Amino acid sequence: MSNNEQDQTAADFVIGRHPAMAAIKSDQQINKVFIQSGLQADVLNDIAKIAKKRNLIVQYVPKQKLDRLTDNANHQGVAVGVAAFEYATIDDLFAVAKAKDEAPFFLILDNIEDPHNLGSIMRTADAAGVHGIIIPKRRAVGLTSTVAKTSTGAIEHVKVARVTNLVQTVKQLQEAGLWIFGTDMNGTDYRQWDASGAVGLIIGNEGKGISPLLKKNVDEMLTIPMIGHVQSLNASVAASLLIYQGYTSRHPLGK
Ligand SMILES: C[S@@+](CC[C@H](N)C(=O)[O-])C[C@H]1O[C@@H](n2cnc3c(N)ncnc32)[C@H](O)[C@@H]1O
Repeated sequence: MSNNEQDQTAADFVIGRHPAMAAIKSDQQINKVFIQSGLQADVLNDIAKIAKKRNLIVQYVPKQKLDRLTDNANHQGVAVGVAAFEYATIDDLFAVAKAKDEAPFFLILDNIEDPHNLGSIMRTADAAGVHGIIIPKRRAVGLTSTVAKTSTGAIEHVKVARVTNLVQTVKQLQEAGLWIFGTDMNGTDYRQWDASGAVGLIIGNEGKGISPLLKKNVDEMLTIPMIGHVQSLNASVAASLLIYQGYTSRHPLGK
């Protein structure tokens, strides 16, 4: 089970056929629809059809997995993963920067899977005045209750937009005037980073880092120097250092 499924508690699921049908027909923000594989029922087929029409992700899973996800509730073969918090749009993120009369400072998270990392990154992002976070719809943790808890309230203040394709989004941001910075072990020393203009900062997946295709589309790579024995920093630790370099260049000492 991936971390984002593990992280969704029973409270994050709408369970049972009628409630599930109502949820997918509503405006509620939905992460994923889980349907028990091999279970024949017209209503389950209808739920899958409607969900697909709405471009929701439908996943067929064994009964044991549904039992586990729902804490053995009477799920009747279906559980709808709902967002614990509402997602924003990219335009919403731009609006936050505009309202503060500041050049946009966005974070782009390339498949962060650990809810504690996402919550902790949100906490730092709020503290340092980041205008919003962009995450992908698939293969990444969403706004779940564990993320909310780890963010210590930052989730109420930092807007998160979920997009289908990060590469496309990065291209759109570049067209809108943002300079996009990736992060790995082979870039410019992050202490030279001037983030005072419109910028997007990409943090990579805990295991794989930033995907090769996304790296190809960045304007510049940044590196936090390391002189010890480990290969890399934890994603949220790296994000904190980088975000605060962004803060420092935007709010020089004494200003
Ligand atoms: C645990 S690291 C991933 C390591 C991965 N094996 C790699 O080769 O990139 C997760 C993310 O944290 C950030 N990161 C960690 N250490 C970093 C460093 N020293 N300099 C810049 N970014 C770093 C990068 O965004 C990276 O994608």
